[in-house]
Amino acid sequence: MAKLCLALDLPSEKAKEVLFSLKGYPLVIKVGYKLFISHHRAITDLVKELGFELFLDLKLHDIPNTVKEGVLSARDLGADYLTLHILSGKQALREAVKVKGNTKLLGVSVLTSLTEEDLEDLGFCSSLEEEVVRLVSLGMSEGIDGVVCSGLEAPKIKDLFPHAFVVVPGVRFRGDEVQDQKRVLFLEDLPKGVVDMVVMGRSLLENLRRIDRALEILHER
Ligand SMILES: O=c1ccn([C@@H]2O[C@H](COP(=O)(O)O)[C@@H](O)[C@H]2O)c(=O)[nH]1
Repeated sequence: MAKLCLALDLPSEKAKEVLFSLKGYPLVIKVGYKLFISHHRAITDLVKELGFELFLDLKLHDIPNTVKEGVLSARDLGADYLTLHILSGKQALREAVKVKGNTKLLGVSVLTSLTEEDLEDLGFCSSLEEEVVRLVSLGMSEGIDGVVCSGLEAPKIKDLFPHAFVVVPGVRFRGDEVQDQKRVLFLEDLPKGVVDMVVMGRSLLENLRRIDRALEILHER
């Protein structure tokens, strides 16, 4: 069964309230810019103390030494998962892998908010799927643990890289607003045996009772 990750993109007081209310749920909690930049250890320690797995979504994108130092700091915080951009390049990925310890490194391929047209604007020449495959191939050959891609590319990625831990954000319940996400997977259409972790933020945060429904759907697969 795929894990369910809650993207805790909330102000700190609300985030703490949500964490306490979800104690005991089998969830991975994703801490991103909104909370981490202002509250760092206060929030990551609480996630761990309450027994959740900690996903630090900092999408490191920098020179090799800076990425390495970032990975070391995330490891000190007890991060179970950490994101970094595969576009940081081979050497940065290599340095990150050397020091990752028990932290799973997840390489971001192409953000789920981007389209083919966006990639063209950025000067990429291949198709979006080709770009995702190329980046994932590079990341996996450098020894990262898994990748972040959309649900549209996930079946291909799992097929080509069966050992990759495949993480899919941009997930909604059928009928929900997709907001700024462009390559969206509806949870009800989740393919079997392809995705290792589903990331959902706003669709769950608008009503926490929807977490039960998400877990039920994941159980059925
Ligand atoms: O390609 C990516 C990488 C990361 N994210 C993050 O996932 C959540 C999605 O939130 P929703 O509210 O469910 O849209 C958010 O924290 C992003 O930073 C992503 O969406 N796409």
